[in-house]
Amino acid sequence: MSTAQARMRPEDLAVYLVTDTEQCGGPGGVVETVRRALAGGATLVQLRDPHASDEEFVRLGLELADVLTGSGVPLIVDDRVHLVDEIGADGVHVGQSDMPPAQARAVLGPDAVIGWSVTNEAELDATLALPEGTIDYLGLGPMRATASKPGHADPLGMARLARLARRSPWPTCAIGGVTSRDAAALKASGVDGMAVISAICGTDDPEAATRELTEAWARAPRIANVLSIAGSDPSGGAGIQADLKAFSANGAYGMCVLTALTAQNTRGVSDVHPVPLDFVRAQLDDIVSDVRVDAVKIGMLASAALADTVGEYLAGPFADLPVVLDPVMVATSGDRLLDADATGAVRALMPLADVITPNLPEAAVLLDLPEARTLDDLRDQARRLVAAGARGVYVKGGHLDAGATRTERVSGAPDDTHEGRLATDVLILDGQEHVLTAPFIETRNTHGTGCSLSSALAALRPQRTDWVETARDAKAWLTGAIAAADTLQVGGGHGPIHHFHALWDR
Ligand SMILES: Nc1ncnc2c1ncn2[C@@H]1O[C@H](COP(=O)(O)OP(=O)(O)OP(=O)(O)O)[C@@H](O)[C@H]1O
Ligand SMILES: Cc1ncc(CO)c(N)n1
Ligand SMILES: [Mg+2]
Repeated sequence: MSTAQARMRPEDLAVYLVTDTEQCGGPGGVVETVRRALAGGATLVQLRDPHASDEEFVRLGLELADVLTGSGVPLIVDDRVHLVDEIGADGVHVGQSDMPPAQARAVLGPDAVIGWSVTNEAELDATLALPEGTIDYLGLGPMRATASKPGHADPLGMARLARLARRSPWPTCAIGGVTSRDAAALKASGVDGMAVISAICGTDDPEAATRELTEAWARAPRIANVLSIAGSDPSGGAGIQADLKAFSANGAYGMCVLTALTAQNTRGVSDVHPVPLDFVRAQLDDIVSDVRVDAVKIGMLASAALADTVGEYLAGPFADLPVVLDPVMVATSGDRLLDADATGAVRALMPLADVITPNLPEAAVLLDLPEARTLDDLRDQARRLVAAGARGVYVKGGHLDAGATRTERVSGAPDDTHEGRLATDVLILDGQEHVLTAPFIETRNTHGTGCSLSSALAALRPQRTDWVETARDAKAWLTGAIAAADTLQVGGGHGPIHHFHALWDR
């Protein structure tokens, strides 16, 4: 169907109010809520009341149709295909256990809007096999577990939601526990809008709540602009080259400000040429004066003076952005990338970042302690870094050989379990510890794993609802990139990982 004759425009799904009679305090409350949501900019309204009789449903539907007349906002009814015409609604939303969409189309004819709920890949596959023109939009969910659908466990999360949206030829909206704080992640995931119940019906001021949703949606970028402030690796596996690849592989637009040139390859670093401070400033100022930045990753800082300079920007123009600080000190090859007297300056940046991502040697240097040898050491050092002022800490256990050989649930493993050595990282956020594991991959090609992980974190954060989900998805991606590293043939030392493992079809 061409867009010209589309029955549902993607922009109409932006802020989709689904009513809940109980939460609105009765039918009168529903009508008033819809009136005020309309004033707040709601773009679509669905009457949902699974408990009402048909008579009550029609009465309420007619009132809502009256409220919406002339507003340009369509009215959809939940489930009750047989009442669409009587109410004068624009269409119906059916779920997997309601009337099948093809039957609804046969009943309603070619002009009605039909929305259809899809909760997983298999349901989307089945939907794609429907005759063309059967349905008009998809409701994808649940994004998270909610009270209105208690039986509906297994929330989708952003990564699976994004995959469904990408595969859908129809406009899509996300549903299930959606709030205005999710707007940015949802818009970046590729859905066309947010369907909400509690976020409007469960509030004292539905107009303000709706306005908050519409403004958050309008403000949110479709594609995040992510900035790396880091050094160059001419062999392409680490530094800004890795960062730009990791940004691109994880769906963000990448930018970079160079702090240092290195002469290095997969065998080692032969020279470092720091960029003059004024020129680092010039690069940063040109970004800040022109481009909206949605997240920042910091890598090699080379010197104390450079760290101080970057700190000014973190405290200034980047103060409200997600910031990942990779406290780069030593390359995989063992060569120094940070002056010996600059540790204090990097420490001083810790409170300005949301998450710092030291490897074991870096955590030890930051804490002035011996290097962690066990998982318990690692957890202890992560806690100490928080005590030392870091807001969030992600300690990478890639260098940890704790002989952790056991069966465990693992993010990124095909069957979600794994027997054998694990690559274990520890994340501490808001006082909560999360242990992230993935299968340990036997390969020499791990040059730039740390750069790539911190960049994936920065790229994914604007596309996810919190840091924990971000970290899980970044680690899963990184594990795939390490697993595919041996398909590249770059250099005779520690070769790079395969950033585009999921995109290049071989
Ligand atoms: N062989 C491996 N198999 C699976 N995961 C690994 C492997 N090596 C490292 N990792 C993971 O990669 C991430 C980066 O860890 P690592 O400790 O290697 O960082 P790094 O030393 O900063 O890397 P670099 O400085 O080379 O960029 C962590 O999530 C770690 O668990
Ligand atoms: C430029 C640069 N930054 C970071 C690393 C860390 O591996 C590296 N090897 N080179
Ligand atoms: Mg590193």
